[in-house]
Amino acid sequence: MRILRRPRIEEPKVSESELELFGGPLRYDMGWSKHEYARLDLTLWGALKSLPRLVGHTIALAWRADRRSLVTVGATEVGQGIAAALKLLAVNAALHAVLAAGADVRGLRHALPAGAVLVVVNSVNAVLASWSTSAAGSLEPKVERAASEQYLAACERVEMAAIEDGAFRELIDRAQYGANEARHMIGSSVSAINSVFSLIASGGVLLALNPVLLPMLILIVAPRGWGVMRVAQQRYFSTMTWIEHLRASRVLSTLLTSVTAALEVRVHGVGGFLLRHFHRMSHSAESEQERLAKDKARTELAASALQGVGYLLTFMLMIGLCLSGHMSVAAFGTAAMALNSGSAGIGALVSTMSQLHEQSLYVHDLADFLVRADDWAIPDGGLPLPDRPRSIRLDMVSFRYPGRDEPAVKDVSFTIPLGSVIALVGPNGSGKSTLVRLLCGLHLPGEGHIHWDDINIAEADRHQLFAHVSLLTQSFERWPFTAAANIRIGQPGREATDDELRTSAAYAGADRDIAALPRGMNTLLGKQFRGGSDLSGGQWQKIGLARAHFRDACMIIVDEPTSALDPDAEQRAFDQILALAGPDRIIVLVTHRMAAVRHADLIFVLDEGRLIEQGSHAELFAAEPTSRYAHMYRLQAEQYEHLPHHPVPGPARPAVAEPN
Ligand SMILES: Nc1ncnc2c1ncn2[C@@H]1O[C@H](COP(=O)(O)OP(=O)(O)OP(=O)(O)O)[C@@H](O)[C@H]1O
Repeated sequence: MRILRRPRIEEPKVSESELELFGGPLRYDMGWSKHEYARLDLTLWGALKSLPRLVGHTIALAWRADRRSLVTVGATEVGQGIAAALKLLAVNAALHAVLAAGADVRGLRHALPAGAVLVVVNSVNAVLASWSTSAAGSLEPKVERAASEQYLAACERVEMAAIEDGAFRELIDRAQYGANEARHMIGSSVSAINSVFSLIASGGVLLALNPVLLPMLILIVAPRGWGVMRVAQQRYFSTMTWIEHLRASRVLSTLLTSVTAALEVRVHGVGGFLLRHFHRMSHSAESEQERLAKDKARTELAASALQGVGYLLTFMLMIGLCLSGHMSVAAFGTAAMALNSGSAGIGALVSTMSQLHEQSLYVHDLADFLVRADDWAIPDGGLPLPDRPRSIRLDMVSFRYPGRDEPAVKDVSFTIPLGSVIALVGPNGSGKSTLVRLLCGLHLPGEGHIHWDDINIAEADRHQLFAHVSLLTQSFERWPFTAAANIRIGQPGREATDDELRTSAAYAGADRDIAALPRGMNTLLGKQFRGGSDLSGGQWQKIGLARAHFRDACMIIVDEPTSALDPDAEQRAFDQILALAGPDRIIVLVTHRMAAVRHADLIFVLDEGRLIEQGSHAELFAAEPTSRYAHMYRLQAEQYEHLPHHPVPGPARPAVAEPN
């Protein structure tokens, strides 16, 4: 029987300006709402049926995390179940003795053994309960850790394309809750097992007293089960319907507190703007909470009324059984207790089941993510690459980003000999950074091949390829670690002496900037932490360059490494990069500063993803006036040449009237 139907829940009311703020309609039909379909199966019976599978899944996870604690939890829970049954039997015996004694108070001593058993069983039960709590407490964080490590390791392993894939990103976001929910599933599973045992105990005692009492137990607990499930389902549907709204509110609060947004929040007065939106969105979310609370109150009232009817019918039946001589008065008392604890047990079980089911949806997301991440994983192994390839050769390489019609790189062929400095130039969006990603092995060509000597990198050990590359991109990471760690992270696995780090810092011209920091190399570069400091954009770029130097790889790729540097530092940085060139290195330089390109051995000019020119500076200039490179070079050079003849005009001074 399907007890529950999907409740009617109104979608959040979002104003036009909120839609505009988040780039269009909030995506109610995406992501989290996937769970809605799972929840449609959440009937009382369906949830009970899924209990063994859900608990089994959690047990398997816990078994891998900490067997000893798991066995302890299991044994103590079984012990508590037996204790519950023994308690009811002892109560039954005590009642028999008390009723048999009648007016003879001396007869009450026959109740003493049962009383003693009750005391002992209660004490043992208390010890078992605290033992179980302690073992579950140590098991939960281990399960969370194991699941989190699985999740993070899978994130780290996947292809770049996966990280940029919208659907996969969504899965990453959803799966992050799985580890936490796996932890909670331990507690819920323990509660579920506990409820099942106490239910078996109560059911067993009722069966022994009079089999007809068992269906009455179900009659009493069914309304409560219905109520709990309905409330849970309402809450779940509401969460799923409102999830994007909640996320958007969270984004607003994150922006209001973030370090990077702090400047504009203050100077541009964005704070008040964001606060107003936050207020409006929170306000509409509050009304949904209010609706849920009212619905819950109504449901619980109806469930209690129905449960009362169930109790009434059961007691009438029990009185009838007593009057007809089918049940003793002592059995009546014991049955009343068993019905009470049984109904509490089922109530707890149903509520735990709804929690377990909800938690399992998130854990299922995590499992789903792990499978997908495996499909997207950068493969281990492959052909070994030469430590120092004589050349890197591109043959008709094309690459198109998913979701884009035009390829970012189209039919590009060239050869980079070992020991050379090459430069990639071209207008914005011409494919330079994409080509860099292909050279690093972050993406594999869609068509064509890249060979290191005679090894096709599509068949090579990609991890080995990464190990041969030192990459300094436009958006290199500013790790919130110390200055020393920010350089050392160029080779995270290598122990480095202070001297080595200082050499790299000096190479990049960052030594003086680091020396000026409050704790030198040991200064934490992250304003979000207490005691943290920060650097200017240009100083950060020098740190990035020091990191690339410390990595000491055979192919050094620098993509716009000097955009934030002052002219002196820029000149010096280019000199330093070129100084890294050697017979066993390849330097790939991507920049719009044409003056820096002049000294490259080979210059490759890209336009709309195609290679349109290649050669040395002199060769490309020899092709004037058709050379695109020469045109770009002259255009930039002219800006400087004109300066002395055309001084930058100053602001016009307002006419100031002389005071009389
Ligand atoms: N991650 C991405 N996903 C989808 N398209 C991308 C991505 N990165 C770049 N593109 C597109 O690929 C094309 C080439 O971009 P690329 O970043 O390689 O150019 P670029 O020459 O490095 O540009 P710039 O000089 O502005 O840095 C552009 O049309 C760009 O919009």
